[in-house]
Amino acid sequence: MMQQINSILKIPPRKPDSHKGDFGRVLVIAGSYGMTGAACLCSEAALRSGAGLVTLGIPESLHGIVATKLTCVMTHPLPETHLKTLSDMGRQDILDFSQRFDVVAIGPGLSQCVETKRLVLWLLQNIERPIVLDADGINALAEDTATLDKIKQHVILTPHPQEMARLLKVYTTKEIQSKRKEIAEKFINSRDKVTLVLKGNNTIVMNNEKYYVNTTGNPGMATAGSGDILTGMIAALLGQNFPPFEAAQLGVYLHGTAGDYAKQAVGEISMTATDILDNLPKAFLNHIQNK
Ligand SMILES: NC(=O)C1=CN([C@@H]2O[C@H](COP(=O)(O)OP(=O)(O)OC[C@H]3O[C@@H](n4cnc5c(N)ncnc54)[C@H](O)[C@@H]3O)[C@@H](O)[C@H]2O)[C@@H](O)CC1
Ligand SMILES: Nc1ncnc2c1ncn2[C@@H]1O[C@H](COP(=O)(O)OP(=O)(O)O)[C@@H](O)[C@H]1O
Repeated sequence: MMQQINSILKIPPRKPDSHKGDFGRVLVIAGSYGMTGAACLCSEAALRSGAGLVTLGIPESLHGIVATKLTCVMTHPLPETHLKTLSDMGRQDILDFSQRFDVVAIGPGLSQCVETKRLVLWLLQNIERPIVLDADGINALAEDTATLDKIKQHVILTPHPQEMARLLKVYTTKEIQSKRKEIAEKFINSRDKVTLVLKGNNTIVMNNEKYYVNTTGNPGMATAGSGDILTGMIAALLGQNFPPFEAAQLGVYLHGTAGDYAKQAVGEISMTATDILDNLPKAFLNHIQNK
């Protein structure tokens, strides 16, 4: 019987002698022509969520654009296809580079280019780090879900209902929305290397033992790039040594809290993903242990 979790871990205050190596190195593999924003939002959210160091791997011709937009995030240009999406030629480079990191986030804005999907499937089977997989990373996984059984460490999947439908193939988005917990449970089944974050109103976080139903957040968060921020947050929390379920749960809760602060500031209609990003500090400030 699966246990419902209602309590949320607090974030411990930092020890005075901490250094950036204590808070995790996050590698973000994201972006393609037309979707540099997703890559920037995800990596900035990881830094704002406490990661000690964040590096964004991006198709090489887009490197100048993201380097101009990002100041605190480092950038790593990678081989690209003629469509300016990540090329499979970069697989070994990404694998070698990933050894320097604690966590790898894959997916925001990667596109559904066939070669890029092939790259993602290979990375999922070969990266020896915990992975957060979102957006087009999930669309790639939908091409071959058996890849989930070949994951080396752990993967946190963060599908919205349509991505979940693509993964499962047998349900429509509407069916998924009508029996979210039941379908999540079926998907997790006995997979012990997978944590699922089924997004939307009342996001469900689930592994093979327990689940959490989130109550923070609001419809203002139904805006482009909102999910890309969540991916970066969860990756950062994983890098700060929260176990996968707790990192996902905390990320979802604080993402919603930041969205609720953004609603107070700008309302639901005008809210953009950058408003959520701007409110991450407030969400984290109010969630430190012993506060
Ligand atoms: N600035 C940027 O560069 C942005 C890039 N993005 C990237 O764009 C790519 C495509 O992602 P999209 O998610 O836009 O496209 P998808 O085609 O995957 O899904 C969008 C559709 O999913 C359905 N959906 C989502 N949440 C739902 C819910 N709670 N209930 C019912 N239906 C729901 C809706 O029909 C919605 O139109 C991804 O790689 C993503 O990371 C987007 O995140 C937007 C911002
Ligand atoms: N009505 C809502 N209530 C609470 N949270 C929401 C609502 N609509 C969207 N969200 C949250 O906003 C985020 C949207 O993510 P996603 O659909 O991946 O968008 P994008 O692809 O544009 O980044 C998810 O975390 C989702 O849970």
